[in-house]
Amino acid sequence: MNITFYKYQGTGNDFIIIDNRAGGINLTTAQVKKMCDRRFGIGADGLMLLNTKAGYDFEMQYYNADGNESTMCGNGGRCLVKFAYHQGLRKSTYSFIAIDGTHQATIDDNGWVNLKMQDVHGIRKLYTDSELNTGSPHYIKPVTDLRRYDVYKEGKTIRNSNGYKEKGINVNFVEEDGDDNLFVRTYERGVENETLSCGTGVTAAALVYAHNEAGFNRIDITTLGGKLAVEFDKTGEENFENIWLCGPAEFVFKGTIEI
Ligand SMILES: N[C@@H](CCC[C@H](N)C(=O)O)C(=O)O
Repeated sequence: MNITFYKYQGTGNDFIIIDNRAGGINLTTAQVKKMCDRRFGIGADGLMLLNTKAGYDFEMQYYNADGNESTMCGNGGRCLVKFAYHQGLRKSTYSFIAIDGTHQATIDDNGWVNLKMQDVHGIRKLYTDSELNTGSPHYIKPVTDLRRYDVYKEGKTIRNSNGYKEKGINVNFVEEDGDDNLFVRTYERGVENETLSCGTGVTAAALVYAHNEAGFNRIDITTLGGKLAVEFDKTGEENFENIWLCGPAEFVFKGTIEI
């Protein structure tokens, strides 16, 4: 069977997108894993299906590069909105459903895609580290000299430690880069490697590092793949609402693959 696919990236977090609005595409774990393989396939951190869903502009179905369907992907969601736009779905505000619930999204004149994330209530403190869920589970670790930090080794160790080994966790290493600016590098579960950027990860980091104790915050984030911003209202010690993940999302190439 030949499948037409589209490759998109959001700050270097790259995805295969397949338009499944006509239905009929059911991919096995092995097929997704092979398509995402950077040597034997197309190569990507994840794969998404654009499905139809009554009452929504579309449904997002997300798979990690290991072939398993996973939890929310922020950069993926932003890329899927840009894909929907390129397919002719033009809206001032998009409304779609993903595994963690409903999301709104807008596209700026400069092409940035802004994605509304679920409210977050609760951060688990682990000494200087933190754990929270922004649609996907994240571990946040403050470090120094992050550019030279061994993200693969340290991320893999935490992801496979007791308590996380079975379900996995995404591990984000964070360095403050002036007021309301963070540099974040992420070891991603399901990719089992460092990716160039992780949307739900930078969102989690931004919430942990909020400087304004009450009300509006905007945190600008540098990743290895580019710049993102996270805006939100801090409504309580561990409560965050109106969370928006903002950044670029670009088409890379299109092709067909036999699976
Ligand atoms: N790249 C992501 C997160 C994708 C999901 C993650 N690998 C997991 O399994 O939790 C993002 O941009 O949020």
